[in-house]
Amino acid sequence: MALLALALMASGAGVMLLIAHAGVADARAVLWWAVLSVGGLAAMAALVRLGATQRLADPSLSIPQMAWTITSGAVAYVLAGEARGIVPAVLAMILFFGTFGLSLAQMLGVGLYALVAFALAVTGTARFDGSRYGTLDAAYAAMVAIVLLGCLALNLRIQQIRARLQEQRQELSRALALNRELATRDELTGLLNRRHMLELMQLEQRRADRSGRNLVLALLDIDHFKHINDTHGHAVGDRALQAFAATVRASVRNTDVLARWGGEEFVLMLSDTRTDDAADLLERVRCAVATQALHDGGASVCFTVSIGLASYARGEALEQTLERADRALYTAKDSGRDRVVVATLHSPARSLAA
Ligand SMILES: Nc1nc2c(ncn2[C@@H]2O[C@H](COP(=O)(O)OP(=O)(O)OP(=O)(O)O)[C@@H](O)[C@H]2O)c(=O)[nH]1
Repeated sequence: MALLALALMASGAGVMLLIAHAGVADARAVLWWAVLSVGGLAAMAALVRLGATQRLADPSLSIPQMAWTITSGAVAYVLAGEARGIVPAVLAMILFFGTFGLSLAQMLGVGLYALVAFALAVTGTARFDGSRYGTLDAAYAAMVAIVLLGCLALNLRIQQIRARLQEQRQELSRALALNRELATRDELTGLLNRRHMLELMQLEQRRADRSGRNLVLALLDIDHFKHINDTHGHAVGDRALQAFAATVRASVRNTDVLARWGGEEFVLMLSDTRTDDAADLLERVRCAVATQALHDGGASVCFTVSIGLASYARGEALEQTLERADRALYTAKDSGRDRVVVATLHSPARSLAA
């Protein structure tokens, strides 16, 4: 905007110099006017370009530039003599471009200032060249008023478009946030989903490879979940999954990561945890699940969980760790469910009695 206003002002100054050359206006006065008008705007444009206005409330100096332009236009109106009719046209163009950078309140302020400045200019003209306030001056004043009204209407429209754009931007960022949430979370339980968990596990695997710290993966599967669905209905089954997720989350540290692996199966990742400590923790999880009850009308719904856990062996693929945890889980199921089984690297899985 600063450079555009400067270019328009320079063109206006050129026109004024031509008028002076034609002998209609005082050449000396017009020259001074041109230097001050263009110089003032050039100084402001330079300040904006150099970043010297960054800390101001109006860093692009829109208001001072508009005020300067209007003042300069009003003075030009007085100086241009009989050719003053062209001043409102040049001013209209500058005001029109200025409209884009101003708020409605600022535009109203600028408009009011322009009205006062031109009222003074019209009065000044009558004194300066001895002419009386005539019909032509009334027409020029009317043109300035029309231009200002047009700029106000345009500004209003711009504000509406900006508000709509802002709304659309907010809607878009809300949709993106929801998208991100859906891409990483399981909608029912609010836990991480399988895809995101796999990414986190790979990250943790790299950390374990580097640090040599123990990394434990556990598979948790609710026992006879189909029976809950069949007896109490799918909605109670869903509530059971939510309650299970909440119970497990409440039993582990917030640095441990729990994810829904699919259906009624969950994965818990315990980093920097010894296998024995993990087994103790999961035993506590098993007990917490076994003692919780869900209410379905008058009936209470209880369920248990079988857990298989395996420690990551440095250099192996995560799939291998998960496979060992899965085998341990199935040992737990085969041995009567409601128990924790620890997978060992080579020997058969070790079961903790329920
Ligand atoms: N309500 C509900 N049920 C689900 C959801 N996802 C999977 N299920 C059900 O979970 C049940 C899993 O049944 P099975 O794989 O036979 O396992 P189970 O009955 O728990 O038996 P075991 O694992 O052997 O103890 C199926 O009936 C699925 O329909 C879910 O999001 N909501």
